[in-house]
Amino acid sequence: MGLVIAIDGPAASGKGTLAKRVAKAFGFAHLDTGALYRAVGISVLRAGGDPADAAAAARAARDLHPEDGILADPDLRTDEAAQAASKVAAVPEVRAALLDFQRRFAERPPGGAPGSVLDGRDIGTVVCPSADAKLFVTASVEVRAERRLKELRERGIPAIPSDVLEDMKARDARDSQRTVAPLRPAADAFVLDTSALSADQAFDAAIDHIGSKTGLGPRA
Ligand SMILES: Nc1ncnc2c1ncn2[C@@H]1O[C@H](COP(=O)(O)OP(=O)(O)O)[C@@H](O)[C@H]1O
Ligand SMILES: Nc1ccn([C@@H]2O[C@H](COP(=O)(O)OP(=O)(O)O)[C@@H](O)[C@H]2O)c(=O)n1
Repeated sequence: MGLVIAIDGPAASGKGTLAKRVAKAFGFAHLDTGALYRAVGISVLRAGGDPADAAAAARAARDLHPEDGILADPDLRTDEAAQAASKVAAVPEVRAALLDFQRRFAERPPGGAPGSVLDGRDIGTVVCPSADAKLFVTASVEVRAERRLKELRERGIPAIPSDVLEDMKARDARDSQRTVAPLRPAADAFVLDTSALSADQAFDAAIDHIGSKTGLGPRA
């Protein structure tokens, strides 16, 4: 088992950006676990189903083959996919079906990488509770909605500011209040509030923390 770095946090807090940079700095493999839930949500929608239908969601999760390229599907990035993801993510059978793939990724990172960085909601609490370093990245909901709006516009996806903010609040509530693997920092996580930090500042703080936990330094 290589080194494991867990990065959790609410929507658009910057955990994906951070996870990618941290993985690059250490030569580790990166898994965006949110993409797994988005892929399940999209599969249900494409089959004409309702993401809140537990049986349909569980079936889609069992049939998911993440190696087949679905994680790179641009449709995964839409707000519709995000909402569907947070509905299927509340179904215990869906979480159970996705657990093996995530743990295998951490245990044997692809490409023979010496470690992995997983980002999501429950990496430090459920998927990899013995991760070598845990970060919980957060920011105020207004800052996060602003970031997501900018990102959607840059991708050419039309978005209404008040809708993005409301959708984010709804997803925060669903993710924090579900009974299975709710969004919360692990007891031993380093909480990094990026509301007033640039991506570079957040990266520097993360590297300091990871270094203090693991002795790792970024590759030159
Ligand atoms: N510290 C930061 N300051 C400003 N913008 C950021 C910061 N971190 C990330 N972003 C931007 O915010 C958006 C959401 O970041 P992302 O990493 O996708 O968040 P998450 O994975 O938590 O949903 C992206 O467009 C990203 O470039
Ligand atoms: N480890 C994870 C990752 C995502 N999710 C769910 O999947 C949804 C989409 O996650 P994401 O990380 O792609 O979303 P963003 O933070 O990028 O907006 C979240 O709202 C959660 O409901 C989860 O439950 N557990």
